[in-house]
Amino acid sequence: MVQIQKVHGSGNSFFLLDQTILKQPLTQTQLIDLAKDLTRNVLGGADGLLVVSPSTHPGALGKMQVINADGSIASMCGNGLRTVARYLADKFHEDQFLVETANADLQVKKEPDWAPDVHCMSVEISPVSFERTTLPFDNLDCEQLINAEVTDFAPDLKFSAIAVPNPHLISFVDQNILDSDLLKNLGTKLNSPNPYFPEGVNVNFAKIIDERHLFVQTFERGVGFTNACGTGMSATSLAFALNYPEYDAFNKLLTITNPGGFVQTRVHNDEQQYWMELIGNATITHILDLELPNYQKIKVQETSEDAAYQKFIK
Ligand SMILES: N[C@@H](CCC[C@H](N)C(=O)O)C(=O)O
Repeated sequence: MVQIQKVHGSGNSFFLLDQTILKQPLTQTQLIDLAKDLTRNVLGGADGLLVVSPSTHPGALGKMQVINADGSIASMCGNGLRTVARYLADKFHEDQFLVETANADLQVKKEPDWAPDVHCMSVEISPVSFERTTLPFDNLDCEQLINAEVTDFAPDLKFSAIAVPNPHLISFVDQNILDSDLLKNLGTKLNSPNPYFPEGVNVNFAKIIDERHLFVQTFERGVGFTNACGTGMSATSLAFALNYPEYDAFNKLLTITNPGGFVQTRVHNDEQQYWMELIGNATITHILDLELPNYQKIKVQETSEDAAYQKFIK
């Protein structure tokens, strides 16, 4: 029997498996099959599987791999990284360290609890790129898409494309657009075979509530609608700071509400290198005991943390 966790950050839910506790680590094919199976069939499903494995990088307590619900691999996951950071912080009794991710070793830090049983972590979101070849995108007649109209996506809206390093498309919209089917239709179109984003893209619609407060709804690549997307809210915070200079948002604490709760972000611009802090809950909802890879028997124990989180966000 091995123990895995069900976790969430802002209601963006995952199963978390530590490969180091297995006698024999699962192969990549077994991990992808497990991700699809757990996220479809267990405890109401989830948005993905987070796999923790050992890291040989100096200062890194572990390595995180992100597998989306459809089995595709993502280079980063902001909400997921907070839960992996919490897992490693609890396991190694450390408050501040690095976590190896696909493209970078990222700083993570324990933050004061937001409320009793509402544990909180902050994580670094980087590296940032606007380049066509990095995202990648095509057929948009530009090398960087920053606050520009793309009539084939939606007339009258402006879009920015930012990799953090997973790819995001961002548009600032009004409530009528949020209430419409546009995000669903655009997200579906750009995550099916399409001439613009050959590897798909996470699509974020944001509404400005005030100069320090945004609402963000995301249609995620490999998932669909999600309660929250940490990299999406971080990329949107950067787009906000760049596209709305009148709000003077660099280095300021921003609150980003989403359908699952809220997070805080801070956008940094150190020597023309952008990076974001993403601060928010890292909640363990269930502990599962099961046999891998083909679990027959499964024992589930619910924690009190989600009730505490729900009470807090209300
Ligand atoms: N929910 C995540 C992002 C997960 C990966 C994404 N679906 C992708 O394929 O890039 C987050 O919190 O950042």
